[in-house]
Amino acid sequence: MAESTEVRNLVYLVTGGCGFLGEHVVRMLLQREPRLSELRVFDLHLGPWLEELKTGPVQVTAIQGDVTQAHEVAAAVAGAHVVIHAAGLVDVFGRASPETIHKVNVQGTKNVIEACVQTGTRFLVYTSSMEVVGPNIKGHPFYRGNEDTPYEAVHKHPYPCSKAQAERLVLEANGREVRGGLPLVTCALRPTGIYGEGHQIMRDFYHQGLRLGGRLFRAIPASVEHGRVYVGNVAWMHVLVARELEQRAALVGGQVYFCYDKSPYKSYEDFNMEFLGPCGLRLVETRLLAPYWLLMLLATLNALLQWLLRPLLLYAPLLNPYTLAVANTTFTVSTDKAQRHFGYEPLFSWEDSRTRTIRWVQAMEGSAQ
Ligand SMILES: NC(=O)C1=CN([C@@H]2O[C@H](COP(=O)(O)OP(=O)(O)OC[C@H]3O[C@@H](n4cnc5c(N)ncnc54)[C@H](O)[C@@H]3O)[C@@H](O)[C@H]2O)C=CC1
Ligand SMILES: C[C@H](CCCC(C)(C)O)[C@H]1CC[C@H]2[C@@H]3[C@H](O)CC4=CC(=O)CC[C@]4(C)[C@H]3CC[C@]12C
Repeated sequence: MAESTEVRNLVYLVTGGCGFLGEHVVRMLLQREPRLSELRVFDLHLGPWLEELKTGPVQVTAIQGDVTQAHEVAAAVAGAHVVIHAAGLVDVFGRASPETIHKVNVQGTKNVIEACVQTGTRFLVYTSSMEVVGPNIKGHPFYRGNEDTPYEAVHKHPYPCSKAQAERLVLEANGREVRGGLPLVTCALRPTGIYGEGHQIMRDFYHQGLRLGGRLFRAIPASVEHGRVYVGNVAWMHVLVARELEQRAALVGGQVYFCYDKSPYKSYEDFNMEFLGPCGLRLVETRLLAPYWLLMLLATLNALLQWLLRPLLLYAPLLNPYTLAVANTTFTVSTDKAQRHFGYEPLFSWEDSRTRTIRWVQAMEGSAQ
């Protein structure tokens, strides 16, 4: 909890502060940043839960705004000491157009950087993604790699392309002179697949399992590892690195860090079963029924249907050629860079992360528990 002896004089801004990760960052800052005096929460859609945070010692300012609008961003950034830029359009299902994804993720990030430069904000943390590295379009495995592991990062899909471009902009902006003459200090955090309370895709899988009579069908071989990290630990990394940007500017500025914790290495589906299993679902083995070529055929059919139906309705199922390729390619990280550079240790053990996530699934509406 915050220690009351510290002087509260820092203003933080969290963009995308009402999203899945953003909400955890906001709550973590309130609990773990004792120097915070004002917390600005900027989002296109503000959550009603923000109201309950307004009674504490920190001034919580909710700002409904759009990162693609430079003037709205500049107004929110002015006077902030630190910006955590987590807003983004997370879409690998074809819900938004490539132009919209680019506008929010790339132009939105440009706006945040320029706002820092114009208004004199010196510290910027960007929520990047493992997707800026891979899996690449060739399906090369990235097996327990770190920030220096060589990998051919080649993207075609609008989401990873936009995250990679935005991350580059943030890192290039490190050292730029901001208003007042001091240098901007930036860094990028790259979470793998985040899980935990509020995770929409976990919700979707759970409800799909209930609809199918308590069963989910294995589509991905158990041998394919997919990196996962608990949302509370990702939030904690953001809080910690934001705090250290000033003290360790020379070391941390311009750096990238994978987000990691002690979550086990498993396939995407087996990992989900760590939570969905105790909530009454079981994973049915279907390798003989659904070989990879058949899944790819279904995924391609889904993509075709999406294109054909687009004038009439939005058809955006979880399975498409891109999601199948990501889920079916090993991508896991093993690193201690964040620990070495800014003393990060996961705040939540694997057991805690698992228990918290299971409790959240069990409390869901329509839960079988
Ligand atoms: N969910 C995951 O597994 C991973 C997410 N990330 C990154 O983490 C960040 C947060 O992602 P999530 O919390 O999962 O997604 P989310 O969709 O729950 O949160 C994103 C937030 O950004 C806001 N937003 C979107 N467009 C905006 C705009 N034009 N102006 C202002 N706010 C806008 C949304 O309203 C939402 O509250 C994103 O930048 C994403 O790329 C990175 C790695 C993994
Ligand atoms: C939806 C996928 C799982 C369904 C596969 C099926 C239909 C065969 O069962 C998800 C598998 C991997 C996920 C992505 C991954 O965790 C990396 C990500 C990082 C981000 O920055 C954003 C989200 C995502 C792209 C994530 C999206 C869902 C998966 C593709």
